[in-house]
Amino acid sequence: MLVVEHPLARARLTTMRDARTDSAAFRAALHELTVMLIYEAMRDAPVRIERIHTPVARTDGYRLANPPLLVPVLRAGLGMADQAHKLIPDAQMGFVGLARDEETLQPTPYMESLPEDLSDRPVLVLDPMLATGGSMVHTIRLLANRGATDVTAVVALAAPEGIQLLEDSGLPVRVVTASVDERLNDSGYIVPGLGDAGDRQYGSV
Ligand SMILES: O=P(O)(O)OC[C@H]1O[C@H](OP(=O)(O)OP(=O)(O)O)[C@H](O)[C@@H]1O
Ligand SMILES: O=c1cc[nH]c(=O)[nH]1
Ligand SMILES: [Mg+2]
Repeated sequence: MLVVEHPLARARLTTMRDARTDSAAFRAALHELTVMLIYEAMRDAPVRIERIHTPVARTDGYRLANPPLLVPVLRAGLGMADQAHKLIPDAQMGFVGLARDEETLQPTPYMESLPEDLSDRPVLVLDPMLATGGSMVHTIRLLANRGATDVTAVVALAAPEGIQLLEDSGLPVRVVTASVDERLNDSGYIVPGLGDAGDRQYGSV
């Protein structure tokens, strides 16, 4: 697990946590935080070297050897998708749609659009929130069933309970987050958290 504790990341997360932050400012802070999280998540990605000409000389250039598949988890993960794609323009994108049942806290799937074969492809799952971990485990199972073995969950905030569930699942996943918060409350919300990441971006449904 990687916790990105850069001061600029902390400042964006603080804006997102603040109950006074409106939807537009929340989305803007999530966009900027996503850039930092993806940047760190890709730090050790393999590169291939290609010879290029600058206006002055020949030199080695670097490209991603194997661009990842990006998988935003709808709705809230949509707020991370464009920024991740801007940083990794040659990435392909798949989509998973889940809504957590607020009584049982189980994810209800409503959308799935993923390539058939994910063997030998790194995957970045984008979702601001890792709470009970049920939504992330469901998503990574879908990916693992298609052969994915190199999965990174990129989340703004994680609860210890969700991290534990991911570990216990035995699924191949690394977590990159800006914070591991204290706990979940009785309603399954992260404390101190930031509320409902989908509602804060797009309004309540
Ligand atoms: O770890 P969990 O307990 O599964 O909770 C996390 C999930 O809850 C939120 O989505 P939500 O179900 O609220 O849907 P939304 O994005 O449409 O608001 C969040 O974006 C995660 O997908
Ligand atoms: O705190 C939480 C927990 C789950 N989903 C959210 O959007 N927020
Ligand atoms: Mg929600």
